[in-house]
Amino acid sequence: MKRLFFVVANPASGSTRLEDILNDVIDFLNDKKYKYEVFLTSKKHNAWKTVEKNFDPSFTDLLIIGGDGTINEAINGLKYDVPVSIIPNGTGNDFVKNYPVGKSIYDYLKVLDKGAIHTIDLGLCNGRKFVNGVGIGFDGQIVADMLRKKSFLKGPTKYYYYVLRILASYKARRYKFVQDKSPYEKDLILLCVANGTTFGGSFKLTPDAEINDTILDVCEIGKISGLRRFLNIHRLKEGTHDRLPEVKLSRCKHLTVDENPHLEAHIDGEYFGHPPFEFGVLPNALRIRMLK
Ligand SMILES: Nc1ncnc2c1ncn2[C@@H]1O[C@H](COP(=O)(O)OP(=O)(O)OP(=O)(O)O)[C@@H](O)[C@H]1O
Repeated sequence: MKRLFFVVANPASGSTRLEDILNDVIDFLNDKKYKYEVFLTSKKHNAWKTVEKNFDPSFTDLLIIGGDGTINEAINGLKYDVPVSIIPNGTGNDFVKNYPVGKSIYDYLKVLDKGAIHTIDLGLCNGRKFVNGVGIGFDGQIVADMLRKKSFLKGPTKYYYYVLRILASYKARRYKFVQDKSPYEKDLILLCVANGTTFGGSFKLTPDAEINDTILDVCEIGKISGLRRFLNIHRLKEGTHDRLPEVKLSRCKHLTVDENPHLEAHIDGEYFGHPPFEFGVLPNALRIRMLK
């Protein structure tokens, strides 16, 4: 079958110029005599509608160029079972840390051309699919602050600035949640429900997560003093934070969080408001092309 690529690309994400990537992609697709249509997202949250409206059964492949937010929107708009290739061009690029995608444009082109197709799970939160995860509390607050406060900083520097701003001062809040029928009421700094391992570019909140294990991984961080947060932040990078008594890692198929307007949340790095949330898992819900 002749391949026809639907290319959705976010000109506002990441640090590499989209134009450079697109030139390489288009040259490659032309060389291979593959057909394609390129859709640039024109404003915030536009990838969802772009894919939903324009993707029809004649397309054989979806190629996403952008960060986790673009991937999230595109797969939520996708109504057809086609293999998805991703060229990471975001700030954190957390989702692609879960599978072999390579490091250079040559690898990414190899992936979209002949990459092995693997089936992965998706998470579901209040009806919206996610590839990587939902963070409630501390990391949701960072995304909310980045959205609301003006800053001249960009990329990872901006993210780390907002982490450091509230690292010591962010107060634990009351969470009421039910995890696979067990009810809990706890004071937490954050609750993260994940399909993937890594958040904020390098924090391995759920280090044992696998994107094809049909289960969600959960990280809870409880009350912890400001000083201990600074002393132990390296553990989040190593994924060894479960050695701390304030941290609990677990797994579940279903989780609900009660309403709480004081908790902010993100979904795949995009602002997602406040609980109530209901989480589930969609096993084997998406086909992704990988390096091997
Ligand atoms: N043309 C556009 N102008 C402004 N914002 C856009 C445009 N197209 C998409 N967006 C928005 O850009 C935001 C960031 O996208 P994305 O998550 O892909 O990149 P990132 O934040 O740099 O990467 P990551 O999430 O991996 O750190 C999303 O909220 C998306 O809706």
